[in-house]
Amino acid sequence: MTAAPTADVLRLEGIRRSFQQGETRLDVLRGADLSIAAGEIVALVGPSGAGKSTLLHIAGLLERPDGGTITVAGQRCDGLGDGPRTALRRSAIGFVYQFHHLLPEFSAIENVVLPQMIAGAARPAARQRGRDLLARVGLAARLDHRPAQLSGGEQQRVAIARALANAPKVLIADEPTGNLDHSTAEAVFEMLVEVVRSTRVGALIATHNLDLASRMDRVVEMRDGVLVGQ
Ligand SMILES: Nc1ncnc2c1ncn2[C@@H]1O[C@H](COP(=O)(O)OP(=O)(O)OP(=O)(O)O)[C@@H](O)[C@H]1O
Repeated sequence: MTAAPTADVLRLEGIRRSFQQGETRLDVLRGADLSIAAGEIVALVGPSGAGKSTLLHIAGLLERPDGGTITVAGQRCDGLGDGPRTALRRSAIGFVYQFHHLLPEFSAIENVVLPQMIAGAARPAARQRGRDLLARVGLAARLDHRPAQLSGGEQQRVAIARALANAPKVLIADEPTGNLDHSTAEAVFEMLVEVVRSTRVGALIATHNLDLASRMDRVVEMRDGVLVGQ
């Protein structure tokens, strides 16, 4: 697995985030810095409650930090209003979660077509891209199956294809194989690496699986609110 990183697709600098819990203030992120290049896969590890999901939400433009700067695909995000932020999130960032969150009434391909149509794509082009992406994740023969007709690993493959539907620059994943048995997790992980490499997306993947983490390009650990080991 050799990456040939070029420009950074994601840059976080001095990210701070606190939560008020009753009388106490919890300083979860205390100045977290991270850069990810195109085609690079970075593992985010750390104990439960360390702030990994909080960081992913901020990096994915789902939440705003209390301080610090975020640059996605070369665009500074901290000064953006809600509308442009949402537009940038939809076009530049893909998400994969531990549970697939596919729409149960829609087929595999429709789950991949829908985000493209929301982003303004024409239906034939979206269908073609959906077919290509599902073939890439090994599901060319499962296009018209609904999520309930697919195995857990196949559902997660559709979720990965959906995350890449709008050709994002950044892929954010929170325990993407956490709900799968060992051999299925291995297969899905290998496929994820493959599509990250071939699409040149930069990936930030939170995981408790240290074996998988060690096979990514870099491991960063959330410790006392900052990222270490870059
Ligand atoms: N909206 C919120 N309001 C109050 N506290 C919060 C909120 N979101 C997160 N926290 C707290 O911030 C800390 C970090 O939570 P976070 O979910 O980011 O950790 P994590 O590293 O992802 O944990 P896990 O590995 O268990 O998923 C926790 O103590 C959590 O209770």
